[in-house]
Amino acid sequence: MPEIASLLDIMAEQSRRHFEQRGIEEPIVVGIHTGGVWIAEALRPRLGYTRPMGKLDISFYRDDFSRIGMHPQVRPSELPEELDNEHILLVDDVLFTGRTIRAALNELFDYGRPASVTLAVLVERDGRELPVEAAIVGAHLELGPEEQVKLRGPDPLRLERVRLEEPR
Ligand SMILES: O=P(O)(O)OC[C@H]1O[C@H](OP(=O)(O)OP(=O)(O)O)[C@H](O)[C@@H]1O
Repeated sequence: MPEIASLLDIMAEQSRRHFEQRGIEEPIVVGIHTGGVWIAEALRPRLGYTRPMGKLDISFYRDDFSRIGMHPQVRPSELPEELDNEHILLVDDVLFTGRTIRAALNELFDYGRPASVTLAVLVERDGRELPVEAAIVGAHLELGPEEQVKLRGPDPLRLERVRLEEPR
């Protein structure tokens, strides 16, 4: 599994270029609980960002909520009050089917209407079920259909290859 620090460096470089090209000084960084928040927290200092960060818990917004039930810990989302016309850097650890990001976008738009949302992920893998792609990607991993990758942490952050509990 790749080193987290080098993936974060790659993400920081891609983010810098992405926002510079668009003339955006500092987007609001929003991490998706739990792994996405860890990655967002590690990415912000690399970019020198100082605006308060947002945290999203999308448990209630998942389309398979009734199947997976309540997460052991549902944390409230914390977002800056005003998202209207803001540029958002949405951060997650793993991009797989795309359903988490669909849910995160729904929740974000319940808070306001951002000017743009850019998706950054530590790792992506094949298996998209929705038209969701990340602009900023630490690494693409080749995994078998019964494999998944999990971010463990927070101290230290590390990637682990695990077996999918059940096919999605
Ligand atoms: O693109 P998707 O198919 O939605 O998969 C990606 C999501 O899956 C993982 O979360 P998981 O549901 O395993 O919960 P966790 O964050 O508590 O590990 C990961 O942290 C992503 O948020």
